[in-house]
Amino acid sequence: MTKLIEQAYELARERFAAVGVDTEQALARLDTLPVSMHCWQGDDVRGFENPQGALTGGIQATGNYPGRARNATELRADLDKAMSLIPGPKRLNLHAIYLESDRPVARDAIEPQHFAHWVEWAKQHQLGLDFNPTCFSHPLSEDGFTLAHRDKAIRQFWIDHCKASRHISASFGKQLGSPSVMNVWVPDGMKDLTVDRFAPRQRLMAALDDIFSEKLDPQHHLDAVESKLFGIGAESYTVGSGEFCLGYATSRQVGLTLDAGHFHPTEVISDKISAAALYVPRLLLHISRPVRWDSDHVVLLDDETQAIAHEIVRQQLFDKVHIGLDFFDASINRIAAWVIGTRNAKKALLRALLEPTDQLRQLENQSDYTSRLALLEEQKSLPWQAVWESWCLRNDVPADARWLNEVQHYQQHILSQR
Ligand SMILES: C[C@H](O)[C@H](O)[C@@H](O)C(=O)CO
Ligand SMILES: [Mn+2]
Repeated sequence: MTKLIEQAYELARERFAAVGVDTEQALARLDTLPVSMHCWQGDDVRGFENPQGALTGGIQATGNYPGRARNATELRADLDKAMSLIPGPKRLNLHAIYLESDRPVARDAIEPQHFAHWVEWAKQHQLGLDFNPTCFSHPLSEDGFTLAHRDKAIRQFWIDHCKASRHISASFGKQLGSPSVMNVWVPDGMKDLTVDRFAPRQRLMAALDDIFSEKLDPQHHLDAVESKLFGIGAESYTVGSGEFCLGYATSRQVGLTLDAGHFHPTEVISDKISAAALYVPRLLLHISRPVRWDSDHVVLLDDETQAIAHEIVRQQLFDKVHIGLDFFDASINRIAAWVIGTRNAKKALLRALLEPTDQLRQLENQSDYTSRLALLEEQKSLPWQAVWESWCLRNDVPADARWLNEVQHYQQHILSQR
């Protein structure tokens, strides 16, 4: 098998060279692009603060596949298995509810020490960590409002939670030598007709200003805000809408998070990247797959995932875009979900890196749209898969679907015992 992959790679290398693409250069670039895997696929967004509590905030993990991680040790073991099947650089994206503590800790009192095991694990695996305050699944978010709450005390609780989260995020960056991107997403919104759409947005703006007022070293910590169109139970009005967050990130020069499931069904984030990149210092992507709604299905190697990768590569946004994932499917093996989605995001990046972009851009600039379309379609069937398999081999991970055997073995011996 190894020999076949090597032979196929040599042929593919020549084939790509013939269209002016250096496969080694493409792989060298791919080696610099970490994908931040989200911890919450492993346990259906429950976390370890109150795993028996309901998932609220208008998001839902549907399904009841056996073997969900029940504690941080299990979750790390599952991540180890998933990461061993995914080539190239990776990061881990943690939510605040994934803290570890012997006794209950209020969200506004969380500290770096509650994430010490995660940092230790990340060091062992040479991973960067990213972070998120958790502004949902909590009694003080039950009426659908957090940072935009009209009750000052409740609002302050969530402000303090986000401030504490920034310190944890910065501690990750400091200890691991790579900035942690902290994404603020709040579920705040209304189920039905909303008379005052302005005041909650004023309150959210002021709350975010307060949260971000302490300057933290960008070598350790970077801020981002995530917009949304609607959530379950917040169908009519979302405070942190697309326009709100784009305006906020632009005016405050913080990162903007674009989640593929957070816009109208015919809108795509691939088309937003080049527009937003003009105005915001950085983008955080939550690559996801909406099916009719923000359903957070596992990422496919589909047109939109490919288009997102093309935008990063064609515009050379490598330093400006942080690539993260956001899906949670509880109806299939959760480790397989991570592996499928992350491998697909990386395959899309590789295919984009193997595109003869300069030639295509030249055709476009010459208004030769016929040749542009012809070449775009022809290059889809160039042997990118041989390059992918060679890269998997170099990274000591299964090149083809045989990774599934390992997941099935793990299910039989580990997950089935839970
Ligand atoms: C759990 C995540 O923070 C959450 O999915 C958020 O990023 C989101 O996309 C909410 O719809
Ligand atoms: Mn998201």
